[in-house]
Amino acid sequence: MCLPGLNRKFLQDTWHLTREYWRSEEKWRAGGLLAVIITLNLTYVYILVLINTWFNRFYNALQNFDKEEVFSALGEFCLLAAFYIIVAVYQLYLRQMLEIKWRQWMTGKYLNVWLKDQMYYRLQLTENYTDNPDQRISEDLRLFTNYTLQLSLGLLKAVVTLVSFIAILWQLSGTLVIPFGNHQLAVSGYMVWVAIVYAVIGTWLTHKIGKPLAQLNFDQQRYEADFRFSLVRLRENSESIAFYGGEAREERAFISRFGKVFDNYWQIMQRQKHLTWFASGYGQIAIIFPLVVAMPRYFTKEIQLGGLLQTSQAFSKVQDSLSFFVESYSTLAEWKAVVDRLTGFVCNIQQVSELPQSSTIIRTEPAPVLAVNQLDIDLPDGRRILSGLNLSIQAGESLLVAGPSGSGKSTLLRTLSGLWPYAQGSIVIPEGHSFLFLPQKSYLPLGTLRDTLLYPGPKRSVTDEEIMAAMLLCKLDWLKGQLDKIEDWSRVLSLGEQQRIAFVRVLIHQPEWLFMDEATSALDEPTERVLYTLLRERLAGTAMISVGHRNTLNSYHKKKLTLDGAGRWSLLTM
Ligand SMILES: Nc1ncnc2c1ncn2[C@@H]1O[C@H](COP(=O)(O)OP(=O)(O)OP(=O)(O)O)[C@@H](O)[C@H]1O
Repeated sequence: MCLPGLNRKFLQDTWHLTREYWRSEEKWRAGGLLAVIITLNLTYVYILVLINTWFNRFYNALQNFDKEEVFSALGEFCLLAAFYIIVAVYQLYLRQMLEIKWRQWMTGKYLNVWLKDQMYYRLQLTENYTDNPDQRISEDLRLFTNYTLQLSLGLLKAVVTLVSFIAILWQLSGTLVIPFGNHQLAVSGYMVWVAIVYAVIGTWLTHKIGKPLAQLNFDQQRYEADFRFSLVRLRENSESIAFYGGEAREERAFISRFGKVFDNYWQIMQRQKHLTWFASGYGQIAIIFPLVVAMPRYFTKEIQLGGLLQTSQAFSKVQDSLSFFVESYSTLAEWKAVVDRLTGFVCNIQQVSELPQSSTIIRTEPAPVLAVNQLDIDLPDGRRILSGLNLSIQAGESLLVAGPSGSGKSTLLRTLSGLWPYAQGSIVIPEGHSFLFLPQKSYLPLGTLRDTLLYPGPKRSVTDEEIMAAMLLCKLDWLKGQLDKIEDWSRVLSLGEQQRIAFVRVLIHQPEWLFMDEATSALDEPTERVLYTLLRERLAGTAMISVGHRNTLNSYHKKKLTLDGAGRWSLLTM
């Protein structure tokens, strides 16, 4: 029987994902906790062994009508049961504690790597980028820590139980003598062999019948996630869909996706039915089978009633622990999938961090000038969109970047900000100066309006009066009573209002260098004029680099850089 994915590569990948935590600053605490959990696991098995021995004592006493012994055995059972309960509770409780601490550590580390050096942005620039990094961090890390502990501790418990109860069963079995023609065949520990054969046949049949379930359950999760995701997309794009009247098309898509959920579940049901037929039959036989097998020794009075019941219990424990692998079959398959996904994510991050960093061509100098020399910008597929750009902008100057759609205007801003890795040349920026980049669609985080206006957080303390004054200047004063209101502001505010929020941020942050990527595209021309005039009046020393299509922007800038998208460019002083 080949268990899912238990090959060398999988074990190596699992070890790579695991070792960091166990070598981290938390290693002593985690190691101590793990040692306690393992001790509790072993104690648990030991209590099972004691309970098994107790069966012998108790039923023998019953058979011999030994009242005193029966009551003494009952007292012993109460004690064993009390220990059993305590160990059962704490072994789970402490395992969950270790699991959440491990997950907390891994989540912190993955979040850090994902956010560092704009990895979350750069990840999507590679060709085979990891899908849903958010799911890797939220879901897969949870499953990874859970499965790793559950399966490794489960394996330990199964092995220790197996060894302990095989020893007990071996002792209880004695030697069975089978007449064989004129000879006699003496089989030592025959119950052990019977238990192994019984468990192997059972697990093999379970495996045969249940094998497709692992894949079916895996697919079910994927189909459920696809269905849920399509519903979320409708919620997120409700307005566009309503304008297009796309309900019928959306409904067809939902029904088709749910069809996959239904069909797959139907197959799971059929398979589960076969498995339940077998498992219930097998379970019922397991109650009586060990008794039947041990009965010859009972009738020859080699063992008493207690020995018979102890044998039956030991038999079922041996069989349970042998079934561990098959019962964990689908969990192992899911564990493998989780390890594969996380390893893919880690490799992807590694790949991206090896990409040339645009920030390596950026250096700082004390002069208040932004100087671009021989800058080439490419697309990820190697196509060149800008060739040999030379440019110099003094503090307080203004530059408009124009050109047809797709000619690389935004990509130039990305390169200047250090986000775009496919560039060569040199960019010198003034040392110690503050920079602010405004994208076309402002990001509005979830939270209060005040948090949104101050995003990503002010470098100095800002009073409400200051915020309200900036709101008034940007024609957002009607919102001033809602500074403490928590909302999904990107859903509530119009695109133009969201762009004006970005200008409030500019007035509050007062950057020395301001880069705007079509930051007024959703505004009417008079409002655009108000905002640019405001910038010129209030931030006279700020250099402004704007990207835009509108001719109205010409009058607010001194220089104009035009890109043609084929690599050529021209610079005009207006
Ligand atoms: N992440 C990316 N991966 C691959 N190609 C990209 C990526 N981002 C941008 N591009 C490509 O780079 C080219 C330039 O895009 P860019 O956004 O800079 O154009 P633009 O001049 O700002 O366009 P617009 O005026 O329409 O906003 C386009 O052909 C675009 O498809």
